[in-house]
Amino acid sequence: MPHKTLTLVLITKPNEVLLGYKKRGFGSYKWNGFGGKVEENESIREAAIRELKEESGLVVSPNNLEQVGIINFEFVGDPIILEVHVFTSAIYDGQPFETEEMIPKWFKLQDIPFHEMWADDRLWFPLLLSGKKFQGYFLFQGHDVILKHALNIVENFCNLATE
Ligand SMILES: CNc1ncnc2c1ncn2[C@@H]1O[C@H](COP(=O)(O)OP(=O)(O)OP(=O)(O)O)[C@@H](O)[C@H]1O
Repeated sequence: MPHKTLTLVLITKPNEVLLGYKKRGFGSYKWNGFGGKVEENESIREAAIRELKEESGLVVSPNNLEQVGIINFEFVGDPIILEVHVFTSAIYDGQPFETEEMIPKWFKLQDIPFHEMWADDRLWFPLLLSGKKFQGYFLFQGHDVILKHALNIVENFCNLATE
């Protein structure tokens, strides 16, 4: 199956998480972390940092970006698997500002708007917020219905391409 590698960064404070409201493109009108496609000639971590900067204005150094998850998404009728590499950081420079793609907003952990997010998020966010590492697979029908999923807490990622 062909893969497309993407990044997703969640910036955290002790009781809050920064989400962006996507104004256009894939996942538009949903709240999500910041991220996008890994380009040729860049590592996944470099892409995560670049996309975070482009979409929120925040700058994170590679050392402060912790990989916490890998999730594969399949959509019925689409042969391309999206391989999303999820990172967190509690250390960043700058203040988030609205960009062409995203409107950033801090959410208290008890107020995360799961009803306006990808359906998978409510399953793995609790793992991320409790400091667990995880690997998952979700099969979507359309953009709202999960037909099948698997989600496991892991110690390390069994994927050689995590750096
Ligand atoms: C299906 N369930 C899902 N659950 C949670 N997050 C999901 C997701 N599916 C994709 N994502 C994330 O959504 C962003 C899309 O990025 P996307 O706009 O396609 O990338 P990029 O900015 O490179 O695109 P353009 O430059 O506009 O083409 C990217 O962070 C990716 O990790």
